[in-house]
Amino acid sequence: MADSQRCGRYSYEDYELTAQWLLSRTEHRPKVAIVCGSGLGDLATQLCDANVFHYRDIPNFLETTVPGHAGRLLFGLLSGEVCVCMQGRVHAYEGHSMEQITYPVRVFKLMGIETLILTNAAGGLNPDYKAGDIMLVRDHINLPGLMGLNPLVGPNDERLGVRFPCLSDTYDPALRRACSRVAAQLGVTELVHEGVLCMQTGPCYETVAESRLLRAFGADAVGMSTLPEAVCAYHCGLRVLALTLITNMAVCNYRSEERTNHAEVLHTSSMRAVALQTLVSAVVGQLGQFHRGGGGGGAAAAID
Ligand SMILES: O=P(O)(O)O[C@@H]1C[C@H](O)[C@@H](CO)O1
Ligand code: HPA
Repeated sequence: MADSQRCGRYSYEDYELTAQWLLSRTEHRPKVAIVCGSGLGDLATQLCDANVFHYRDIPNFLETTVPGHAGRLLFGLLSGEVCVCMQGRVHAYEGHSMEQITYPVRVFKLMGIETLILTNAAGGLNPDYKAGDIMLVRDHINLPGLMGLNPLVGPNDERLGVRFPCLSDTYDPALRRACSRVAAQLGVTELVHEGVLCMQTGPCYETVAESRLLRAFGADAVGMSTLPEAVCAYHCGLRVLALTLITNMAVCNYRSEERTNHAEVLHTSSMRAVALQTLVSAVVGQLGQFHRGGGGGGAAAAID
């Protein structure tokens, strides 16, 4: 491919090469991909009949450096559905470009994935939330994206998506409804909110003034990941569901003695991991029906 047609640092052929590398090493043919955020990687260990790859061995995947991100890609069965699961992700604050951190998403697309489930840890801004709650992402405020760090900046390859995607429906409404129904069936409705996730690049947690600003902007939670992956996934035609675990409340008050830290984030993740895993597994169980029934609009109808 001519350099002018390359998607920035990576070409379509790079994504294809990684997809083929993986598919030639597993019999599994997943339609669902799951990304596990900070401390949420145990979900991946629930996959049956798993094939495991370390990121360091996968062409163009980057190694993770953050505690709570194991850096393994697992293929296997979850609730009877073939899935591929990222046990941890890389973040922009580790020194990577938006293109690098979203590389796996386009690989998933070329592997035949139809649905991407993203999970992350974030600080709660909405005063009705508390640590341990789960937020179903309804919409987002992509601060790095608004400042020019959008993963789609650069030449656009039409094979991956359109030049100017409209992001009004990034988080699939039918999947959100299905997830809320599953939460009700599991009796965890009181834990689950729908809200707006804001991303800042990190690695610093917010100042009090920043937390107040983001709350005034309409954000319900703030994290350091997920939105670039969601943008890339929506751009290339994947259905996206994003679940945020509120691991702490962002500090919005100068009198507060709370100090956000990663140990607290991992602690809350470990306390709520089972609830989140149960919710994700149950949602994945629903996806199986509609994937087998065909894709596109039919899929939406089947889970409504
Ligand atoms: O990968 P996620 O977004 O879940 O990780 C969050 C954001 C930072 O990486 C870290 C901060 O504690 O947790
Ligand atoms: N802010 C940003 N990212 C986070 C937080 C937070 O309070 N908690 C977990 N990830």
